[in-house]
Amino acid sequence: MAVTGVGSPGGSSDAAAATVVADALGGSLEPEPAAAQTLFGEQIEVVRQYTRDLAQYGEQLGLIGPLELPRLWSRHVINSGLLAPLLKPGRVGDIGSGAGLPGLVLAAARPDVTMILIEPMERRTDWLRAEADRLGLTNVEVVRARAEEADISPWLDQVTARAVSALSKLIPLTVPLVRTGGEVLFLKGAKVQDEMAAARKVIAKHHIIDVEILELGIGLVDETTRVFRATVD
Ligand SMILES: C[S@@+](CC[C@H](N)C(=O)[O-])C[C@H]1O[C@@H](n2cnc3c(N)ncnc32)[C@H](O)[C@@H]1O
Repeated sequence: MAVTGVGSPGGSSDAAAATVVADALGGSLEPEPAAAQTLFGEQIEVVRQYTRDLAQYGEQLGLIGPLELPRLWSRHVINSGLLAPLLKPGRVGDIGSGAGLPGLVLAAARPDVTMILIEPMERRTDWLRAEADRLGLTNVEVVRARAEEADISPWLDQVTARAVSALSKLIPLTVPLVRTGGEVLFLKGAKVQDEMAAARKVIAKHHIIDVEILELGIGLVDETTRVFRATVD
């Protein structure tokens, strides 16, 4: 499906525009949490625009489910943005970006990082390219490929992934794309410890070290998130 006509509402990029979209959506879009301004700082307007676009067109384009609007900010946008402080200037791949979570949110939050969004589905890569253009993000490259088939050069400094697969599958997909000394950063749910236990042999085989689980968002948001972080040896 072409992603045409998903324009911004003419430069009104503040809370008023969000209200217009919320009204058009029957008031179902979650109001922006206070944490958003803290987290995104001077990049907040870009993130607001992305959230509005996703709210308005995401369901129609098959990017988000109908139940996501009341939790779009907290469950998805802020959850993704919590990774931003962990990125280092350089080339960061986001595997299975889908609607742009976390890839587009991170590109908006960190203009000093080049985000390479690796996603196999054409409908989604069309959206990612069009949305990056609309948001004026010049630090985004979109690669239509499965991670295991992606031809990425030079190697990435870091990779991110969210809701793509369990660690035992995700590690073999992603580690080969990362340079020695680079990092993998995976947003994970409450069962990350179980996933880690199941992936013990995979972790050893793929030579990743300094494995840790971080809890992000403490004191900032109600729904904290867990991140699996490791260094490629
Ligand atoms: C459940 S969606 C999650 C999308 C997004 N990361 C999010 O958190 O909303 C999983 C995404 O991973 C993509 N995907 C699945 N297998 C993949 C692979 N081997 N390499 C890259 N992307 C993959 C799918 O096309 C889909 O867009």
